[in-house]
This record gives sequence, structure tokens and C-alpha cells, in this order.
Amino acid sequence: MLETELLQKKFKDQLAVDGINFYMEKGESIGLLGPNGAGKSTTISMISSLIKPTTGDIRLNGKSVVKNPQLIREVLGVVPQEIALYEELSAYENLKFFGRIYKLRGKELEKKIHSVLNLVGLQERQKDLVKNYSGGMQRRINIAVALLHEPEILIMDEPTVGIDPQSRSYILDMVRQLNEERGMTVLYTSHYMEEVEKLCDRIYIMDHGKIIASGTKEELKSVLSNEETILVDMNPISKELMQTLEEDDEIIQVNEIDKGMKLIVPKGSNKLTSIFHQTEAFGVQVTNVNVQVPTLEDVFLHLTGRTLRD
Ligand SMILES: Nc1ncnc2c1ncn2[C@@H]1O[C@H](COP(=O)(O)OP(=O)(O)OP(=O)(O)O)[C@@H](O)[C@H]1O
Repeated sequence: MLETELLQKKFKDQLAVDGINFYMEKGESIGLLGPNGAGKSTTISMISSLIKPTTGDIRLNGKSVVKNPQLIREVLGVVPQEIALYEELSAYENLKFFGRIYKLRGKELEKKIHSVLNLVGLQERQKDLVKNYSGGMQRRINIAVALLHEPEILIMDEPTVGIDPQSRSYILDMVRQLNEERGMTVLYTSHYMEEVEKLCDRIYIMDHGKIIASGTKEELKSVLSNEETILVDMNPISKELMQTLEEDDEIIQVNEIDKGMKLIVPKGSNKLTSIFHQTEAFGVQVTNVNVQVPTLEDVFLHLTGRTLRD
């Protein structure tokens, strides 16, 4: 349905998006995952025809969107990262305003406003001024605006950043419902692995402007199917200890995390004893140890050397 071909965007010397290829089939829910600055928003802006690619193409059902941006505008609903609403107007008035931009009028507009308010669960608060809404509620109205013209494709740019858990879970359920029950095609960007894991059929991992891996959750996890993850909480956190462990050929990767370190080692390699010896030698106290099957987050860490929220 939608595909990009060698899509690239340069801002002066900065290569924000570096020749990416991806596709979305009708009805799919696709996750675009990457840390801050990976190029997700720039990609979305190009797909939405808000900015022009430096090179490459975007095709909707085989036709170039770069040459004919109107094609995509008709079928696309975009929820930007920033709240784009008039604070001094009520939610209803905002929806009426944006509905008119979509050329909706009269009874049809009223029906659609009613329907999207229902969908985002803010029917009862529709007369309140947007400035009196919580951040999460504003975000929900932002989503309602994007859905007014019943788009075939919904693109959401980190829609749950910085909002309350209740709105977050509401938004996640809503996206799933739109995708599963109404067959809407969804492109969901996030740096929350668990959201993308929950919502998306396929995932593209982006870093430094490039797609560095893609596939279903299972396919991506198979990158580390012969490895296991060891989480070590320690006190104090010792960089010297981690450096020494990194030199061990049998340890694939060592990264600092919240309370200690995360190691990726071959399955069944029995590294715990030598890890304990090293921690003792460095005068570090181990407060907790956990051996786990690698998660998608670990795959990301393995591919990029960074955590998603670095
Ligand atoms: N208008 C611009 N001018 C110059 N550089 C830009 C512009 N927009 C983005 N960039 C740069 O391009 C790179 C990719 O940014 P982008 O916003 O697409 O990343 P992102 O993955 O969406 O990150 P975030 O989660 O922080 O939004 C960054 O290094 C950013 O500084």
C-alpha cells in the first residue's frame, strides 16, 4: 500500500534519514522504533508530504507521493508529537475548525465530531476549553483531529510521551481497536519497546537515519536466540569492572543500566562464576542477579550499543 524507496533527507550537513526502504500493507500495524534523533519524525514528515525528501521516493499504491502530495493527504491522518490545538477553544470548537479544513460541513461534520469524541472518550468534556485539559486529554483530542476525515492510514509520532498512565493505556487500546476492528493501517513511532511490541505486527528499528533491522517480534528476537541476558545489580557501579568484563571473549556485550550492568552471553556459557570473581576483585557488591531470555530491548541494545532512552 505504502512504500518508500531509498528515502533520504539532508538538512545542510546533517543526514537525518539515510536511504531507507520500508513498506506497509493495507491493514498492517507497523512500529517505527528508535532513540531520540534516529530520524523517525523526519521520515513521518516526508511521508505526510510536510517536507520534501532530498532524494528517493514514497509511493502510495504504486504512485509517487513526492510528485503528487495530494494523493497521500486524502488518505492520511497524522498525529504529530506536539499538541496542535487552539487552547482558548473547546475540544468541540477545535474539531469543528479542523473539520472545515478537511472540507467537512453541516450534519456530516457534526456526525464525525460526535464519532471521534466518542472514540477518544471525551464526549462529556467536549465543551471544556483545551487549556483546562490534562496533557493526556489534549493528546487524545489531537488524535481525534487526525481521525476526523476517517483516514485509511494513521501515523502517530510518539503519541504517549509525557502523559498520564490512564491516557496512555486509553490511547494504546484505541490504536489497537482502530487497527484490528476497523482495519486501519497504522504507523506507530515510539521509543517505548513495550508499546510497539504490544501493538505492531512488524517493527522497523531505526538508528542514525538508517533502518538497522526489521521484522516481526519473533524474527527480531531470533537475532539473539542463542544468547542469554544477565542483569547484575551492583554497588558501587564500577566502569573498570565493566571494561574488564568486556575484554572477556566469551562475553558478547556489557552495558551499564540503571542499577548495574546488563551482559549478553552465549546460552549455557556459565559465566556467572567468573562474573562473581571479577566483582569481588573490584570490591563491588552484587545486590541482585537475573538471567533472562533476551527481550526486544536487548536486541536493540545489541544492534546499536545503546538503550532506547540513552
Ligand atoms: N529541520 C531540521 N534542521 C536540521 N536538522 C534537523 C531538522 N529536523 C531534524 N533534524 C536532525 O535530524 C536528525 C533526526 O531527527 P528526527 O527528529 O527525525 O529524529 P527522531 O527519531 O524523530 O527523534 P525524536 O524522538 O527526538 O523526535 C536529528 O539529528 C535532528 O537534529
